[in-house]
Parts: sequence; structure tokens; C-alpha cells
Amino acid sequence: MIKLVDVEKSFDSQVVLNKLNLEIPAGKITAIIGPSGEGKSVLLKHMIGLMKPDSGTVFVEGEDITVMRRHVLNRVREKFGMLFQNAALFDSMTVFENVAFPLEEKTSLSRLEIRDKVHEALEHVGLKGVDRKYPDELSGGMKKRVGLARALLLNPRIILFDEPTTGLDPIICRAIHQLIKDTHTRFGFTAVIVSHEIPEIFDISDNVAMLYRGRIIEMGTPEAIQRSEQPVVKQFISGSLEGPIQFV
Ligand SMILES: Nc1ncnc2c1ncn2[C@@H]1O[C@H](COP(=O)(O)OP(=O)(O)OP(=O)(O)O)[C@@H](O)[C@H]1O
Repeated sequence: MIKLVDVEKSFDSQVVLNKLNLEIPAGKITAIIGPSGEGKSVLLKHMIGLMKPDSGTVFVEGEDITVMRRHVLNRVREKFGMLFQNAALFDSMTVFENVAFPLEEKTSLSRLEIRDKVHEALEHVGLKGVDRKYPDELSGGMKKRVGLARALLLNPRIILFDEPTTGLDPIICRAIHQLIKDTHTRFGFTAVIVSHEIPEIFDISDNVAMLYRGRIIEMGTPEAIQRSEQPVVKQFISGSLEGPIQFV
């Protein structure tokens, strides 16, 4: 589905991705974990072609997106939905307008059809009657739900989630995870979730990949990752201060 082969990315002298290899299976939920600043967001941006590797290849459904012209890449990007860290809502638009935006941009649906689709999407994420509110008037969890409704709207084959629950309380965090799981079961997209919610993210993931020093050092089921004997993985999952991971 998504395959990265020997991907290298540096910013000036800082190597962020170092011959990274990763295969994201189709139709599953894959979590990417790893210490802060290791390059998880950079990795997501390579998957959707927002960043180009210095070398190496990124395949999306068998197509090498690193050599594509912009208009071809834009076509591939239509397979993706993305939920950004801050939900990335437009503050000057109502909830309705925010969710309707991709439909207005990318389809020729009538106003009535758009209205129905937006209402349906908001209902899927458990938000009714907030159409006319502005993002400022919503809680953090509600904003994430609006972002998720918008990401789901074009029925994408792949959804990338960049820290979908950061800054939310544990109950809302669980509710958002459950919502991701439920919508995944219902729509069957391929999901990649960058998350710091350990161990909670394991409950909804089929696979977990750990990024460290520019590479995926281990990938497996949540159970396998939790049983890992690899010292970096062990330390990270337990949150221990003792071990190979150094703090600045
Ligand atoms: N456009 C850019 N230009 C220069 N450096 C960048 C750019 N984007 C990311 N970086 C650097 O790449 C490194 C990885 O950043 P990234 O945001 O991917 O980390 P992360 O693992 O997602 O962190 P966190 O868990 O804290 O969100 C950081 O050192 C960051 O400063």
C-alpha cells in the first residue's frame, strides 16, 4: 500500500531519515511511535508527497511518488485524508463550511448534496447541531472530531493522523481512539497514526512501528512490541529514564 525504500532526508547537516524502510499494510491501522523530534511528522509528509526524500523511493499503491510531476502527484494525494496535529480548521469558517470545503473544492455536487454529506459526516463523529459554530467555540476534542469528519468526507483510501489526541484529557483521548477504530471498521481505509499515547494507542492498532535514529528499528503487532527485548523499544514503552535513549 505505502512502501518506503531506503529513504534519506536531511535538513542541513541534520540527518532525520537515514535509509529508512517501511511497509504500511493496506486496510490496517499502523501506529508510528518514537521519541520527540525523531522525524515522525517528516515521515508522514513523505508518505503523502509533501516532502521529497534526498534519496530513496516512496511507493503509494505501487506508484513511485518521488518522481511524479505535480499534477500526477495531486491525483495520488486525492487518495489521502489527513488529520493534522491541531485539526487545522479555518478559524473564520463555521464548522459546516470547514467540513464542506473539500467537497466544494473537489467535487461538482449540488448545495443540497453537500449539505446532506456534511450532516452525515458530522453525525458519524457524534457531532450534531454544531454547524453554525466557529472553531473557537469548540473544545479540543470537538475540533478533532470536526477534523476527522472532514478527513473522512471524500471517502479516502488512506488516512494519516498526526498525533490525533495530543492535549486531550484521557477520556476524550479514548473516545477519539474509539472513533478512529469504529470509522476504520466501517470504511476500511488504511490508517497511519503518529502517536505518543502509549499504551493506549496499542488498543486500536494492528501494527506498531518504532522510529529511532532515522530508521524503523522494530515493527510488529502491539503484543510483539510490548514483549520486545530491543533495549530502545523497551525503554521507550516503559517510559524509563534508564537506557540507551538519551535526553538533552
Ligand atoms: N521543514 C523543516 N526544515 C528544517 N528542519 C525540519 C523541518 N521539518 C522538520 N525538521 C526537523 O526534523 C526533525 C524531526 O521533526 P518532526 O516534526 O518530524 O519530529 P517528530 O518525531 O514528529 O516530533 P514530535 O513527536 O515532537 O512531534 C526535527 O529536528 C525538526 O526540527
